[in-house]
Amino acid sequence: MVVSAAAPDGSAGARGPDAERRRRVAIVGGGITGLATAWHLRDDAEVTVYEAATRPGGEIRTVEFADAPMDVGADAFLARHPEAERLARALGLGDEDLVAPATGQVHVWTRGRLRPLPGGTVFGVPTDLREVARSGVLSPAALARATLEPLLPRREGPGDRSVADLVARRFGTAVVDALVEPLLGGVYAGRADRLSTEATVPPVWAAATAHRSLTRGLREHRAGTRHDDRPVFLTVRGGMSRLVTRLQDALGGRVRLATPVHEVEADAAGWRLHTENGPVAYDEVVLAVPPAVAARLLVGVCDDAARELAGMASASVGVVALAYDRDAAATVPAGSGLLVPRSEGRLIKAATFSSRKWPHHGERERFLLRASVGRVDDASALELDDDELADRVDAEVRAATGILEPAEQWFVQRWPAALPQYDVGHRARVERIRHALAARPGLHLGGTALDGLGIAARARDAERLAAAVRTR
Ligand SMILES: CC1=C(CCC(=O)O)c2cc3nc(cc4[nH]c(cc5[nH]c(cc1n2)c(C)c5CCC(=O)O)c(CCC(=O)O)c4C)C(CCC(=O)O)=C3C
Repeated sequence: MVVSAAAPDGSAGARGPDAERRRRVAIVGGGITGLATAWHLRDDAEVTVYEAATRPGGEIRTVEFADAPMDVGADAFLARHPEAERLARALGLGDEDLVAPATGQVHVWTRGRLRPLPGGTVFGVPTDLREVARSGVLSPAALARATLEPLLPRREGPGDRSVADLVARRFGTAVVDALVEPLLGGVYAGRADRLSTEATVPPVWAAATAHRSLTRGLREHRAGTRHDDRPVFLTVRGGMSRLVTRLQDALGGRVRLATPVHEVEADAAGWRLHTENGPVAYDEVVLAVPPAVAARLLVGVCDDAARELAGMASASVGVVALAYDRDAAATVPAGSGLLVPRSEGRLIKAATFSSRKWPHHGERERFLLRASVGRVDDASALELDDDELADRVDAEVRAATGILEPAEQWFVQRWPAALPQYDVGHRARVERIRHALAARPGLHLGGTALDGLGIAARARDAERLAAAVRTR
């Protein structure tokens, strides 16, 4: 269990003189982190969630598309770690609601066609070069270079470095371009030559620091991880927003929508929150907002943390949902989706074959697919209007998969500044932020800025935040 990050001074467990009075807790941000934190605290404190948008859920959104619910935000959560599934089950979702992918085979659209992502990689870093050879994702020359990895001398000095730097030095740049960057492109929409190895691929970092050869180190890591037949991912039948709706229903009037927080201010007794309805006093404040929003609210309250957060870049991305005639889409290969290396110069960076990946979508009348666009250093796709974006995404999807007819329906969802970049030095930055915030007891920071994207990381964060509030 994670200990309270807000009380490293040893004050954890201490109670004020008025411990009997229920503490008033403001949670800024009605995404999954804020809502789940509020839900954990609902019986222990008087909680209020402030959400600027008219709709809760942040980066979770389910829309009606081609006659049924379709996720146009997060479409799955990692089930490898227990927190997200624990939250879903605590909210009453059961085996019939939690659905595992029908297939996990990912393809890479590279060197002219779709090729299976080789098995046995850790976020694209190979542990078995025979599998990489069989997949055809590398040219013979690139493959020959990669096979040298176990023989190379150790050259890692101390200190974090970019994923591209570390992996290219060991395996050659083609492994970065064809395997690692496409996976990181899905998760962060970032650049492998900027993203932190330590923060974005911890097992790779651990292997690099403990072993001479990455191949050997990662093989050991894989041998040590769970290999049962439990699924890596789960989704919610009927859409991920059912998680949000259940949280919102349980919290009732404690969730204030369309209520942006303009300012957080320290006062003698605790904190004051300013909204358009005037100031309200709280004992504890949890910021569960994106880094730029947290930075703005922390100016004047914790300038050091504000400065660090303002220094984080975020990628804007878009998801385009497409519905095809079922027969025309028979050419789509078996598999959950495809990733596109940046070096291919395409608009789409990834696509999920929703009707192949999820059994309940497979039963639908049309074939459903979702593609994603947008990278931290390239927002050109998002400058297109919806019609043109959908047209061009549709054309690329058909070029990759061989679908015979244009999409019959589409839906464009834009996610501005949605994915923070954990660049080189991220862990050290997080330490500096935590250190700065430790001088502001009662002020807690969560959300995607610090320790993980994705619903599983957010659910873990909510548990940590609730524990930090409870034990102060
Ligand atoms: C924002 C986003 C997109 C873009 C939006 C979109 O295009 O929809 C995307 C696309 C995709 N991601 C894909 C595949 C994978 N994503 C992974 C892991 C993760 N992705 C994440 C986020 C995203 N992912 C996150 C937060 C994690 C967990 C990281 C961690 O905390 O560890 C893993 C590793 C699992 C493991 O750990 O083994 C795989 C294999 C595929 C292929 C086909 C498919 O299956 O849909 C596609 C299109």
